Amino acid sequence: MLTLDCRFRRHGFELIAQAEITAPVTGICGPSGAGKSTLLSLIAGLLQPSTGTIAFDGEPLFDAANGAFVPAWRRHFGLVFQDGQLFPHLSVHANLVYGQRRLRPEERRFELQTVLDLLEIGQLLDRRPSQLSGGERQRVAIGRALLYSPRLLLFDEPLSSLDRRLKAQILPFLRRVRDETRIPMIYVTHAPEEIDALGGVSLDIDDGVLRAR
Ligand SMILES: Nc1ncnc2c1ncn2[C@@H]1O[C@H](COP(=O)(O)OP(=O)(O)OP(=O)(O)O)[C@@H](O)[C@H]1O
Repeated sequence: MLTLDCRFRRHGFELIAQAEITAPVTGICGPSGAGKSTLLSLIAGLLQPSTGTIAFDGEPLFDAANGAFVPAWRRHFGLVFQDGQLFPHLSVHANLVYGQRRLRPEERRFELQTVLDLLEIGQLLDRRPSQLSGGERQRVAIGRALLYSPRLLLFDEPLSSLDRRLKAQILPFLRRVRDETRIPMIYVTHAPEEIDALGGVSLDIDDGVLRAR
């Protein structure tokens, strides 16, 4: 699925990523500053490696040898961040369909109603993000990513701003997304137990070096 063989340098920090990511859920674990978010940005196409290659299902996303670089918006990957990062001035409904509206009808994999049912957020459509609980906000962020019909879902510490009770509430939704959409997930976290709860395999990153556990 995702083949990484690249390096990235920035202000004295170097990230070295050599991995073949094939599992339905892959966790990226490591301490603060290890390079987890940087790695996710490289996969998403928000940053460009300095050297090497990145490929998805055999399609080159980056190749330093010939200057190939597929920008983030053409990768069709869904991103979910720590605090949801919903558009504060838009309703939940407008947030949800934001990416979907930019797709051609034949590219749309999910109906809005399917995603509302999956994440149990149908009653929130008219609210603004400021009127949602932390857990609701994350479910809307997951829904927005799904409606973009991604080939891959990238999560950057999606539960770390939630307390234990809310984390325990969201994890079953993530399992549902895993089972019902079968979209592969890459999941950055400080908390290996979240990867275990999702039945994922883990890769460790430490001081910029990614390795299998
Ligand atoms: N925009 C930036 N400009 C320069 N250096 C950065 C930038 N963002 C991160 N770094 C540096 O890159 C390195 C890796 O940071 P990164 O955010 O990828 O780590 P992380 O593992 O995600 O950390 P955390 O768990 O704290 O989010 C760190 O040394 C960090 O200081």
